[in-house]
Amino acid sequence: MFPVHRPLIRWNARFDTGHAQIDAQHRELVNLLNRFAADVENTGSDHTRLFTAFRDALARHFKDEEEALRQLGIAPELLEAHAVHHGLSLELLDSLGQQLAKDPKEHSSAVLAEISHCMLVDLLDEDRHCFVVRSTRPGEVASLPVEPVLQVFKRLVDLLNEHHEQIVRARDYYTTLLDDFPAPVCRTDGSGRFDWFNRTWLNLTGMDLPQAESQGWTLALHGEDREPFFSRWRICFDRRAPFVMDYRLLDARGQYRWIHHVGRPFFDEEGAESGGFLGYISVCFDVTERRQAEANLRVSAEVFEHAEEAIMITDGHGWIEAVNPAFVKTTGYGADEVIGQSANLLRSGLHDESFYHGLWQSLMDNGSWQGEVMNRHKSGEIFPYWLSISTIRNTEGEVIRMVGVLTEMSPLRTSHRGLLHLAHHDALTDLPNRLLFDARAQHSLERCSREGSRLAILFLDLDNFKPVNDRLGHHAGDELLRDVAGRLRAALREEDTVARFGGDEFVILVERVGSAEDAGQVASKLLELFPVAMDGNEQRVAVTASIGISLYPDHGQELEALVDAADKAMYRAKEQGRNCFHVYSACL
Ligand SMILES: Nc1nc2c(ncn2[C@@H]2O[C@H](COP(=O)(O)OP(=O)(O)OP(=O)(O)O)[C@@H](O)[C@H]2O)c(=O)[nH]1
Repeated sequence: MFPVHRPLIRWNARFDTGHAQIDAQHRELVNLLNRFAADVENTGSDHTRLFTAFRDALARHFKDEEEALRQLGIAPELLEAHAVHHGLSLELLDSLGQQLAKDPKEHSSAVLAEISHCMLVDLLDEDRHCFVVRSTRPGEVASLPVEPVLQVFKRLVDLLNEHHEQIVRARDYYTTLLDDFPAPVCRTDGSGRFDWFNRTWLNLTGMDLPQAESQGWTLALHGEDREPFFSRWRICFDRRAPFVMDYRLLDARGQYRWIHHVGRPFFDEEGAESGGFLGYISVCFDVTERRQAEANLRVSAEVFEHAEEAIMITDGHGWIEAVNPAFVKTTGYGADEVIGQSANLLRSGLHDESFYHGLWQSLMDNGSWQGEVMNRHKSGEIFPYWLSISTIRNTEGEVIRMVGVLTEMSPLRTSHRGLLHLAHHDALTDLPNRLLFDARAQHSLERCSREGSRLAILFLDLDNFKPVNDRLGHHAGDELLRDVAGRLRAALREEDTVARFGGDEFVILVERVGSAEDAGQVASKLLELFPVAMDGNEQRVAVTASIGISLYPDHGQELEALVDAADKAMYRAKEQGRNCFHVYSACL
């Protein structure tokens, strides 16, 4: 490569024709050529502009030169030949100019070579011949500037060699790149004949190039996939359309692999519009594992959907991500109610923290846990289940999923379930009894403590219930208690718990209470359910209720303290004349 500051053609006195105008124009043309050469050399961005300047100056020069020659009295046929030569030179330059405009970098060296040749041979030499040789005396020979011309040609040859080397290097680079490309790649020619396969493709199939070439490789196609492959290939090939095909291909070990084959047509520089179709280049992806995984997934999805066992999938922290229809049936919760919730939602409150700690420890140590567990149905009822939990870990060993399978207990267990229900419910009203109330309330208190929210406990005692028994009989009293239970249950939200503690005492757990006023509003609503009247033995007795309210965390942290506070407040309501509510305060 020659240095940038050195002009491609240095003006030489021997270039002089002795014609002032012609020499001035030659100098300008040499100067423009040198600037163009420097821009090419420096991979500048001014190729097109400098080339156009050269071409325009040359056209002007040709015109002036023809006029000068005419004045010199040159023979008309020689003048004509000169003009034709000029025209051809300009035509050549215009076609070079078009190539340059398309891709200046690609064509600049070739253009430079052409116009250098034109400059040195057609202009400097030819013109000198016209103006100098014609004016020399017989026997005097004008000498050509051989040395500078040779130097320029040497530089041009170096330049061309260097470009050739770059092209060879680029070809080797892309061939290696495609050969070692991690996916199988193949190519067809314009007739659709497969004429090249990269090394990865050959390694996959165990074929060599001659075996694979043409349609030889299709012998490795699975019998069932051959016809669909060819018909699709024909359709796409006829339309010169891109194709995507999936088929099984016999690999080097004699096993079929699922191939996802993606191909694109490619065209010459003129492009698709001018019909310059050259063939297809295509890449194959081995998707065997993915297809197997998808098939396994479909089986798993079927099992998940149709299993009789309730299945729950959580993330690594126990947040529910998916449940199956059996889960919905077993627990009473709809999928949309539990997805995104903690699996703790199912806790009955009957197991202490050490039970869950042991479960968690086993999951972390052994990857699984199984055992009997008491879970709470959406209705609030508690049922025994056999629970199996397995963990799924990622490649780093982190638990990313947990799969819990809940199996309802055997018939023996089912009768146990009945007993369990009895143990947790009041036989007269079927409301939760104190045991179940305590379990739920404990659960709610833990949640409130976590969330920093509030709950209220309403202690409701009927006023003047004793006369009902006394006047109408115990049976009527029972009936009234059941009636009150039903009314209370219907008036409250499903998430609230109404329990009967015994006698005419009902205790209500009101979840998510914002303030004492909110709790007061609930109490007022309940008081509106009264008086509940009973008729019997030609007598009519009506009862009202008194309600005491305590709030977590305002009036206590522990359940016992809160129930006690609500009880005290209820007595204050009785003292205040009954049929009203009172909110606990420390002075009680
Ligand atoms: N029918 C019926 N009565 C019950 C039951 N359990 C308790 N009792 C009666 O309920 C009454 C409750 O007594 P109190 O609360 O002191 O009577 P009260 O008339 O409501 O008095 P105040 O609460 O002061 O208004 C007693 O007479 C109990 O015998 C039951 O299961 N069925």
